[in-house]
Amino acid sequence: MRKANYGKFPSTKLTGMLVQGWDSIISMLKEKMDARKVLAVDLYTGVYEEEVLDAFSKEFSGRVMNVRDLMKPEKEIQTLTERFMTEDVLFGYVTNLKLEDYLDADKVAVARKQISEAKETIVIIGTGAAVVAPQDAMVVYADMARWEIQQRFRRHEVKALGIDNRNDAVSLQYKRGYFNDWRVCDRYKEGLFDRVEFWIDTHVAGTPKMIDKDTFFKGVEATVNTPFRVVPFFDPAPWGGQWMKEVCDLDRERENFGWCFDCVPEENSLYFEVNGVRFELPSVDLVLLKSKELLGEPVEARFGKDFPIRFDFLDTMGGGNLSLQVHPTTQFIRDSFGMYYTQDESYYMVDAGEDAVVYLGVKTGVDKEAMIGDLRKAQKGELVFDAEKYVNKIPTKKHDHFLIPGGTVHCSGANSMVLEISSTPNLFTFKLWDWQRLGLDGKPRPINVERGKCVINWNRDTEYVNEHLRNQFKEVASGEGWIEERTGLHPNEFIETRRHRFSSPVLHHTNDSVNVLNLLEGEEAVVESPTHAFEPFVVHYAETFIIPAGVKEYTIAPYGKSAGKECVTIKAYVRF
Ligand SMILES: O=P(O)(O)OC[C@H]1O[C@@H](O)[C@@H](O)[C@@H](O)[C@@H]1O
Repeated sequence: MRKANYGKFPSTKLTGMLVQGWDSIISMLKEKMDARKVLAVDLYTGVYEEEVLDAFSKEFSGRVMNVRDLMKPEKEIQTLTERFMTEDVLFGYVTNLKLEDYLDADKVAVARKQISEAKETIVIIGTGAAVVAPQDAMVVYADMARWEIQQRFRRHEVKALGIDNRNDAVSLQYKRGYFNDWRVCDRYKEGLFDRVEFWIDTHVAGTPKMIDKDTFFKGVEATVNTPFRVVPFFDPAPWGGQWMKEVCDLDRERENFGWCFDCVPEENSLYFEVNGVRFELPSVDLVLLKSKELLGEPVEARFGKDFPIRFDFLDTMGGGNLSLQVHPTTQFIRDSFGMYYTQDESYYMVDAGEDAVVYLGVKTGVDKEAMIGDLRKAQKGELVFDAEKYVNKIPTKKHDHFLIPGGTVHCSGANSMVLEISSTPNLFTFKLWDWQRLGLDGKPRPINVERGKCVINWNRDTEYVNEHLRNQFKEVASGEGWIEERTGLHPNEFIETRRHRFSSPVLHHTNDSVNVLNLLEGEEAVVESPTHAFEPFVVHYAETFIIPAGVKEYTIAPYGKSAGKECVTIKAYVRF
């Protein structure tokens, strides 16, 4: 059996300033404040606020202000955010609120007066601390990746921005984060990058680490000028499988793993390994700070500071079918949820069992009303939906690639290992039928037949699927020891995908777009700069890696155990 070599802890290595533990952090801050009187400890939502408040209260007893106490009453904040939260259990509407909208002007005025009259150091802690503090205050920031926040939601541990919603269902906490709080916090953080003098990592409770501004920016520069990987995260699913346990060397005791997110920069982390110590930060910081260099100018012009390409794994080996589902069209996602681009997808089969299938598109001539009628009845438990009567069930094998533009009914079946190469949104799944199965919480998962009905494209039928959505491979270039094929995506989708089979080095160009790749065959490959602009970067089987647009030229060659053997990569970039 092959030994797993998948790297779970990729990092950017650098030297710089790093201290660990609250005592060392606080004594360093005291020293660096010099004569300044105010310390603002700003927090991303999801940080364990009590831990930070306790740590600073020990040293600055009676002189710590909590920003939560300066916010509007919870009821008012509920009203303020109501139209973005909506009544739906899963979906809200993208907020346009700013952090300042949360603060109570009178309370802030009183606090500022207290601060200006204080004789001793005052410490302001919480999201918005830097707004309350005077301009000459020392600002430090405790950041938090969305993936870790989601873990804390599941344990009902952290409050939302301005309200205590810890007892809410996890999906509601997530909804508030996704549609409101994270957007408010990202916008606010963007304005603080220049002001923050120290960054604190509190991703692991009780073991805080702090780096200074120079080290932070050194890490950011180092990462954006070289191939890099974000920190992958793995999650169980009702349909989850067993493949990743072996290939990615995961906890064998867990029942299954369904998901691996290994390129969703808005949710993943980055590791800076500073003097050998791992410092964690949200990878979205890189997107916010270096959008042009990372995404490429034309991509940034279209998507702003949004990283538009998502790679993730869906493992159903020994598991079940995903829900039969459909994703919204652009107009629908815009009108209903305020998202400006939609969840277009594709499934690349990294591996497939003998009986693997993909459900894709409706059968030609299908009776729409009958299908929707049956889905409605199935939702009420009145019948078992006969998917094969209405939807194409396509046998699949390793290295097939299916294109799934919004509006196409689809799902991967059991015993498949899918690499999803998709646009970034990933929440907007309208489940039509969930095979009489319960979610991980033991409850039926929300079904959205009525929304699905509005977006299903009935022209995506058997012929259409065969002609346009299934294995659209076309050789586009070749050379000594390599072949390049175009594999998609569909013209409605903005992502282009290219597969390379190679036993010798292949020269790639980023062509002004971020490139995202995965090593689909081969134990190891090395990414190098023809001009030695970055250090050789070794990738392993099944790892996803990102090449910033600014890198421009790079080569990929079989390496180590794979030297001289054929390797396969798939590459995605924005088409324009
Ligand atoms: O929604 P379930 O059944 O968990 O399916 C898993 C996932 O399938 C993929 O194709 C994506 O569309 C995801 O957004 C979706 O959530």
